[in-house]
Amino acid sequence: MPDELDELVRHPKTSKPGEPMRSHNKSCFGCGVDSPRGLHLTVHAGEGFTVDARMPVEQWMEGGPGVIHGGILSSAFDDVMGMLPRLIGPPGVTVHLQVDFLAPIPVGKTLHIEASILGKQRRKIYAEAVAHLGDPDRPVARANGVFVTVDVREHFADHVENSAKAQEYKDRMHRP
Ligand SMILES: CC(C)(COP(=O)(O)OP(=O)(O)OC[C@H]1O[C@@H](n2cnc3c(N)ncnc32)[C@H](O)[C@@H]1OP(=O)(O)O)[C@@H](O)C(=O)NCCC(=O)NCCS
Ligand SMILES: CCCCCCCCCCCCCCCC(=O)O
Repeated sequence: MPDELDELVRHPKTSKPGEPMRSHNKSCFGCGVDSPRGLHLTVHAGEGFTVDARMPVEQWMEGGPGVIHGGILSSAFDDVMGMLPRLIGPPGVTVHLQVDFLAPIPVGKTLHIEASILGKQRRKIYAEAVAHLGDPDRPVARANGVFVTVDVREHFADHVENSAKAQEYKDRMHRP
């Protein structure tokens, strides 16, 4: 992370501590309520520049026998840290993601993820997260990532047609 960082200011319209964070998109693989095969993460705003999330570790998420697949865990970290930009301004997309796997995560457990903003420089937001199974003193995985804020209309313009919610987005864009 660079030395020279911008001041962090919580956006006045973002979720308040304890309130749910709005999903990236109702069809989002990580947090979308309408995603047919998604992780169904529930994410809440925390104090300061933090969010916390929960995810049931379901049978279909299995990698090694009885434990979560590493790619599913990485996706969960990506999605939860990907909520952080909205605490301070426009949404951001992932440009870098790093995960440390500390202990097996059994199917049937509830995964808890706590994520926080470490710093911001221009459009880059540096984030970290830790996962545990209910005891924050016994982490099972850690991650860090870099997110870059984007103008979503511009960034997704060429792709929104592929969305399951394409019509909804088009209607929203043409609303006065
Ligand atoms: C994010 C994206 C739009 C940025 O492109 P851009 O608008 O042209 O912006 P830049 O390439 O100048 O990057 C912006 C800043 O992020 C930094 N950055 C870009 N990629 C980075 C990476 N992998 N790691 C660290 N920093 C990165 C750049 O160095 C630049 O920093 P600066 O302010 O110090 O100059 C483009 O890289 C992209 O679309 N990536 C794919 C994102 C994605 O699909 N993520 C997965 C789903 S969310
Ligand atoms: C063309 C209009 C688009 C409007 C889109 C609003 C939703 C913005 C969501 C941006 C963040 C996406 C991050 C998803 C998580 C990920 O892939 O890592």
